[in-house]
Amino acid sequence: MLNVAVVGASGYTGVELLRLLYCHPEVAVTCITSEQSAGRPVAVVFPTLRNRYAQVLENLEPVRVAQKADLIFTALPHKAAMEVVPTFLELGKRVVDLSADYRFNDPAVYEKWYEPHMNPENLKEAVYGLPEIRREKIGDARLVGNPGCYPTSVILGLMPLLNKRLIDPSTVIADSKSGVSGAGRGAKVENLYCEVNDGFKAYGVGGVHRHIPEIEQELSLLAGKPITITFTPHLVPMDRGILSTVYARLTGTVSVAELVKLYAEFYDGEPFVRVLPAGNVPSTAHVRGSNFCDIGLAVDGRTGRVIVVSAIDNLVKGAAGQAVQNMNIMYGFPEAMGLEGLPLFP
Ligand SMILES: NC(=O)C1=CN([C@@H]2O[C@H](COP(=O)(O)OP(=O)(O)OC[C@H]3O[C@@H](n4cnc5c(N)ncnc54)[C@H](OP(=O)(O)O)[C@@H]3O)[C@@H](O)[C@H]2O)C=CC1
Ligand SMILES: CC(=O)N[C@@H](CCC(=O)OP(=O)(O)O)C(=O)O
Repeated sequence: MLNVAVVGASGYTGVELLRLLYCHPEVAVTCITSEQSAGRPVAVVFPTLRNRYAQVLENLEPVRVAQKADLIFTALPHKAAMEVVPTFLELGKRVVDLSADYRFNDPAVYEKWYEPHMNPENLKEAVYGLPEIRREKIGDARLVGNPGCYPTSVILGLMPLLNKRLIDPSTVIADSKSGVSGAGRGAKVENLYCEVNDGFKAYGVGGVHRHIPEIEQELSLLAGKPITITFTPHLVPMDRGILSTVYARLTGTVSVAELVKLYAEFYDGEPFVRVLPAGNVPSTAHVRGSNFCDIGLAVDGRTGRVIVVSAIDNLVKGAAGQAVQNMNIMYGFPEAMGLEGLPLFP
């Protein structure tokens, strides 16, 4: 059995980790932390976990956490993660960090979009945890920077097109919509029911969202040259799910049927990417609660643009599910172990 800790378990991605890990046959969750709910039973904080987790949430004391677990999932806000991850690594533990703290190759990029990086030494060795790109490196990693939710949906949607040089990368526009759990469980006025329930708005407009450099980093590596994209996120009145609609100019003529074939071949053998037949478009409802990324394709012959639509559950493939997938790769477990659950029926 692998002993794991979930640090930040009282947040949305943390409790999603608890939900998934309960069904994982090779894992025992031996330490569960929270800041404000420390001392309270897990089942009281999360009644869905009643009779499944007997533990009490603990304070985050890094040395004690490391004594109890071999692998630590840090589901903390950015900055809070890099305050504790160095201790875990020093004590010989492996880490999957769900925050943005270990996703960037260049600390200067992190500094520009977030703040000065406090732990550039470990950032150097961190592996960007998108299994469809970096499976082999993840297997040997001590520290995995689990991707952001929007980046997961956009990168998976574009990878085959970039790989086959079928688009002009300077023309990429990604228009993404997220459910409210993407903003975390902390109380914020803008996320109250009355503020979000009956509306649908863009935010972070004008090239300022922090996921832009993350998407650009990975797309540039795939394309072999620097890429800048236009990205606009939207907040949708639903609790979970991300739908990204991505546009780019095609470099030649290609039919939808050819694109579907190309994508199906590219993702052949991937346990969690489902390429939809021509004429089908994905829905967040069809991936809800699952680790799937569904991808649908269309071509606008009038403008010469391809339209890729991808759907994920932000808390699963966009966070906790991908983190479990990374753990499976790191420890040589079957990659889909604990993640076989089908989407919830709408
Ligand atoms: N929500 C999503 O869809 C996604 C989130 N992420 C990233 O994953 C991380 C977690 O996100 P999410 O679960 O949504 O966040 P939440 O705000 O829902 O949860 C954060 C957790 O961290 C704990 N925490 C906060 N500050 C501290 C601190 N200083 N010391 C110790 N514990 C602390 C909180 O404890 P308490 O409850 O006591 O405050 C809580 O358990 C973030 O970095 C986020 O950006 C990544 C992909 C998708
Ligand atoms: C709806 C919503 O607010 N979404 C969040 C996504 C943040 C997130 O989870 O991303 P990191 O892991 O990179 O912090 C946002 O736009 O900031």
